Amino acid sequence: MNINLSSKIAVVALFAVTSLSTVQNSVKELNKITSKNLESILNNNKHWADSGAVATYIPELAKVNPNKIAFSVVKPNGDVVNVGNIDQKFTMQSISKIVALFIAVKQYGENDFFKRLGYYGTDKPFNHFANLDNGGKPLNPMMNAGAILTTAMISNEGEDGYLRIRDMVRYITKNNSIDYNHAVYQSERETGHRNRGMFHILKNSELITGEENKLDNYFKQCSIEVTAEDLAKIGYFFANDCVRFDGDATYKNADLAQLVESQMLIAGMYDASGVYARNVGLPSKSGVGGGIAVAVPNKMGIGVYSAPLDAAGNSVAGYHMILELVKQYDLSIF
Ligand SMILES: NC(=O)CC[C@H](N)C(=O)O
Repeated sequence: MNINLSSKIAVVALFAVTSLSTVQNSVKELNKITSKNLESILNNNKHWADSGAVATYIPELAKVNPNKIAFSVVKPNGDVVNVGNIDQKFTMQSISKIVALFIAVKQYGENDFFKRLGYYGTDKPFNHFANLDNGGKPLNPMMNAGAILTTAMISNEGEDGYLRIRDMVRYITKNNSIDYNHAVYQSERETGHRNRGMFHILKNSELITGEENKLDNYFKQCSIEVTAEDLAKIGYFFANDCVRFDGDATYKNADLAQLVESQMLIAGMYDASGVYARNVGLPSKSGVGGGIAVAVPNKMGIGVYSAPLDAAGNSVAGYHMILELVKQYDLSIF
């Protein structure tokens, strides 16, 4: 071997070893996160809740306590660290859409699923009709239109589509008490005229067939109650090739995890997704209940809760807690 080539190989090998050990170091660092670390981040950022407003367009959501706040991580080794109002339950809302997407793509395959909707990012709010008029496909499965279609695609009779989503959330969180909040569901069902409008436009363009029980499944999935810890476990699942926090690999699927993470990155925070990707740089999904689930690829999951929202419908204090953790541990994927 000539000297030039062997020195090139040495440089490449050194680079590979260095980047591997950087990853191992950061995993070691993350495994050392304690409740003290999270508590100081929570205390530094809880005041941000004052600058947001709880969602009121679903009347039942207007009743939640704006001062409850929780912060949870599932570390690379699967251990959970929780601080704040860790027992506080809230509704998943749009965070349920990533679980529905996972189920639908498993059922249809990616190509067939995306024949009916797009991979697009958005400059539009979550409940925008976008290009639905004139028979256009929903922009992506993260905004309401695409999510309503996704759930309709995995629904047949009665509440079967909702039950599939609930059971998957139960599996990922290993929490069999997970159920939906009936009062929030009724409230969404009674006031969800925009969502009902989207459902019927999608029927008109023959992207959806069947009855309104399929839309009810969407309202039910949005009303599933979780804690910040449950969200951290969902983040962990998609961050780690769909392997559960306790190592159970029943659903292991790196490709599907990548697909879900890519949708979270480009549309999970709606029209704020671009600026969020710039600042946080992690696949994340918010819900108007005040939760955000974050996947730190190949590492860990983060779950936050604080009900007051910014203009895009994302938890304000939740965002700031995530941002401080990301900066402290250099977690952005970029
Ligand atoms: N962004 C959200 O969390 C929206 C979900 C809510 N259930 C709706 O359909 O309007």
